[in-house]
Amino acid sequence: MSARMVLCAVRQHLLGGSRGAWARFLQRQSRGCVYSSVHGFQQEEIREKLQAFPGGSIELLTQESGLAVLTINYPSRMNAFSGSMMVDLEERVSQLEGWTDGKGLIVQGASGTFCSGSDLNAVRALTNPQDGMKMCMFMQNTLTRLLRLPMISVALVEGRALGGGAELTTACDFRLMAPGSVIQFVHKHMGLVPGWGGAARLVRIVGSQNALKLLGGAVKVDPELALQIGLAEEVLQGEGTGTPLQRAENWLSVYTKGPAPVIQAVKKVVLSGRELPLSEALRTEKDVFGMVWGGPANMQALASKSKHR
Ligand SMILES: CCC(=O)SCCNC(=O)CCNC(=O)[C@H](O)C(C)(C)COP(=O)(O)OP(=O)(O)OC[C@H]1O[C@@H](n2cnc3c(N)ncnc32)[C@H](O)[C@@H]1OP(=O)(O)O
Repeated sequence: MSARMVLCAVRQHLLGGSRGAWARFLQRQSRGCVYSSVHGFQQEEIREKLQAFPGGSIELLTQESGLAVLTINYPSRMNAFSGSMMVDLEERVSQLEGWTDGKGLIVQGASGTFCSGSDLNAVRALTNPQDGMKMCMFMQNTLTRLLRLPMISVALVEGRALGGGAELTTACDFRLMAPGSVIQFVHKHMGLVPGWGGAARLVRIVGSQNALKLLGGAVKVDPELALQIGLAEEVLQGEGTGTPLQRAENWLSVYTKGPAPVIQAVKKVVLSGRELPLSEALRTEKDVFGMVWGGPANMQALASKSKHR
């Protein structure tokens, strides 16, 4: 949990009422970071190490519509993750955690390809087990926080999503694939397994049988197979109907139409249902319900006597 989120939660707690419920929810969410000093994880130490491998950037564009676009940007290395990009990503996720107007997020790669995993030049310099573990914990924390953002997220896959790039797609709520694109967990070919949380999330998305096939066979998942096994939600067809990003924005806008507090509440109840034991998920649902009940959108809907024919 970023310092900004802690401050926000504390402030809202002090304001009391249903906002106290929000603070409690945030506190529960703050377990969002999988690793802390209790697990021997020192964020500053690994940040410093990662910064020694610069190159590329992670760009964040937030729009008034409540939609943001996060771009993995290192085209000369097929958008591989340098060390400094891992640090950048953590900072962008912190920014998004504090974005009160956020409703939707699209994660894309620059220049028509998604991401070719970790930068092999950095990986070669960090092959000792201690550094590998630290990088793994850092990326698991960041991608877990990305998935838990209070907004609906989509990975827009063009070109290739390989290794860590494939893992990144699983840290979004949905995956949309452009024709000809591929998601491939190439880890086996590298003598590895996913370490950024990609295996655990993949099992939840496609089931353990399919996950075993994709990881065990390092299968090239094209859009057709991705649709068939539920890895992708849709193939972005339709030349002449805008860029893939515009098509992804159109797709997402169906689910982000409406006031930010309501969309964020939708994400929170689904997230808690997905991640928490049932009784805890039910209590969280009650807390989130308490935040929208009698709120501006609820009062407006009641006043307009809306019908849902
Ligand atoms: C978490 C675990 C992990 O993520 S392990 C990393 C898994 N990823 C990989 O092994 C990807 C290795 N790269 C490839 O297979 C190919 O470069 C792919 C992505 C298929 C692109 O092939 P192709 O279109 O022929 O282009 P190319 O090979 O000439 O690549 C262009 C330049 O980009 C670079 N590049 C690519 N991927 C990475 C990477 N992961 N780390 C560092 N550099 C990468 C290539 O080396 C190449 O650079 P250069 O032009 O030779 O200087």
